[in-house]
Amino acid sequence: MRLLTVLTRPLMQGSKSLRYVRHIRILRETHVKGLFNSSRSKLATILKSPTFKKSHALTAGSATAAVLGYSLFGAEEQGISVDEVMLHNKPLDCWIVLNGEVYDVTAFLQLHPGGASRIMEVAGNDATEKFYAIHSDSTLERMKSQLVYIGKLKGAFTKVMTEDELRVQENKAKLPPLGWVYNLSDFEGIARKILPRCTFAYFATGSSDEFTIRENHYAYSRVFFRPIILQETGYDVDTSTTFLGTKVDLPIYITAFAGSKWAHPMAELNLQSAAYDANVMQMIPKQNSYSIDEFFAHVPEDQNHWYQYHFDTDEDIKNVGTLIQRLEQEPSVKGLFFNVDLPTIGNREKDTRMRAYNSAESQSLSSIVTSDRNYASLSWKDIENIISSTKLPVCLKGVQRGEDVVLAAERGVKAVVLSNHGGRQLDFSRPPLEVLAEAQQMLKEKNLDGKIEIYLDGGVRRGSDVVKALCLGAKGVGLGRPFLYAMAGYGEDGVTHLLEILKGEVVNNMKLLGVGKVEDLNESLVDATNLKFRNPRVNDVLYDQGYMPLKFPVLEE
Ligand code: HEM
Ligand SMILES: Cc1cc2nc3c(=O)[nH]c(=O)nc-3n(C[C@H](O)[C@H](O)[C@H](O)COP(=O)(O)O)c2cc1C
Repeated sequence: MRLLTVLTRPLMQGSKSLRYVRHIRILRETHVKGLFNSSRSKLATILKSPTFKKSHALTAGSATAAVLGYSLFGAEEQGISVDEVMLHNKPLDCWIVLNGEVYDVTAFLQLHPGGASRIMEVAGNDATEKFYAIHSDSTLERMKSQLVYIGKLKGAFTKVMTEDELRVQENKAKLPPLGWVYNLSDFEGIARKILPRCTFAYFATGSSDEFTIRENHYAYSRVFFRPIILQETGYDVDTSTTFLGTKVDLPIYITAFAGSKWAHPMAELNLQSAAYDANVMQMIPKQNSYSIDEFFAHVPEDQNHWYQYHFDTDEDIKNVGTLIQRLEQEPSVKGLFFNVDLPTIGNREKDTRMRAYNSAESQSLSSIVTSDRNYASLSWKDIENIISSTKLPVCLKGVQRGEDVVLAAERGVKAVVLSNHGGRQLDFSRPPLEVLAEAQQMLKEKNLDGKIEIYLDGGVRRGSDVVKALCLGAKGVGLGRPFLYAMAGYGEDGVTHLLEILKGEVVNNMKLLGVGKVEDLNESLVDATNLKFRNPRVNDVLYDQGYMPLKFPVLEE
């Protein structure tokens, strides 16, 4: 990745040119091939070793004692055997191998931002493949001080292909051509077949009984259009608009999500490149597969980005100035979006259960699997401090009631995203489309409409959903999972195809509605009388087929 960064940086200085975009693609392809080749020779992981016996496991062992023990036996020189590593597979005694080096991560387990259970999946094992499948190349170097180095691995773990990996390999060989993908749900259907089960469950999961994730989508089916006739709008529908003063060619944006690298090795760079070509806003996630420096080395000056950030700890709140100063140096960054929906993590049962099935040890670790991870305690005062510290527009992601939109507008917040994190946080949070109607009403009552821009995300799968949200007063609409699914199958081409489908649908809907410009979309064009009537549930054929139902535990064999 570093090589790629150095090679492409000079190309990024100039303005948009097809020549350099193509050049970057070639470099990226070369890089991906190299990545796969080196992975094949380097990575060796055994998930279910026949030699593994639970009785071998040490019950406890402090990292210091372990280091001492190994230096006494001279293991540093000779290396640590695979059998030895496999003994340290418990929460209180956990070793993993990364790039042929053995680390004691017992103390780090509870500090891991991705939760202890993720590391327990590879406890006593070679974690290299799983580690680089999600983390940036620089993560290990940055975090090394928090791990205890034990020594070099002697020998290698044997790679055994699981039944799921075989399924994925077979299905990938049968990937349909992009031309067969007509809508966003098609991408989801394909992704389900070609992603490892755990990855798909991580993307698809909502929280608890998943009422919110389903309602996010169904809310759109409770709003119907009221087309206007004989408008002489012509056929040149203009889908461009402005987001916080920045011109974009579509009223949608790619929202922020973790896990892109699980979908595709080029991860967020697929999104960045396709978004640039289509002049669509991309919200860069804090949980980026690339460090800030790595990512922005690929970004042309005339691209448009928002940056999403959540505070893991109170310390992060104190240090936010450093982050802001860094982001202010990037001409593409046009807004900062801070999460206000993460006091703790939602109960993402579908994801947790799927991972538990894939990790023999985690089945007995309920307290660790059901993570009780708390984030920083953020307040309105912190938001006000941030606003006064930067010229960039400060915005909130994860607002869920009209009253809070009013408070945000009164405090100088420039935009809010009405969002329940795609149904991954509090189950029974209301669909953002409902909150939008409420917020608009409350802002009007306080004469604050126009003081703040309202965006929303969650469940948007059709151009008609976008148009409905805009009619009800949203400035723009974010999509998450569809981008993950599109890049899982087809990388950057999938993302581009997705944007083309959405644009086509928005244009088609606007023409049929009798509207030629985004700013002419308004409340009179929809019938939202039933928006709040959540029952009876509609029958949405494509969505219902894509939805991954919740399951009971399977019986032990
Ligand atoms: C010693 C090894 C590890 C270290 C030092 C580490 C470090 C980190 C750090 C710093 C983050 C925050 C995001 C970032 O800056 O990249 C993170 C997030 C994450 N890690 Fe790890 N990690 C390790 C092992 C693993 C393994 C083996 C897995 C999976 C099998 C994993 C899965 C994740 C996930 C899923 C997240 C995202 C969490 C979220 O979405 O909130 N990590 N890790
Ligand atoms: C796999 C996944 C990871 C996500 N990670 C983040 C994140 O790190 N930060 C964040 O603010 N939102 C995150 N989100 C929420 C999205 O930003 C967005 O609110 C949600 O995906 C919208 O719903 P949709 O997927 O139905 O479009 C994540 C969503 C998914 C599906």
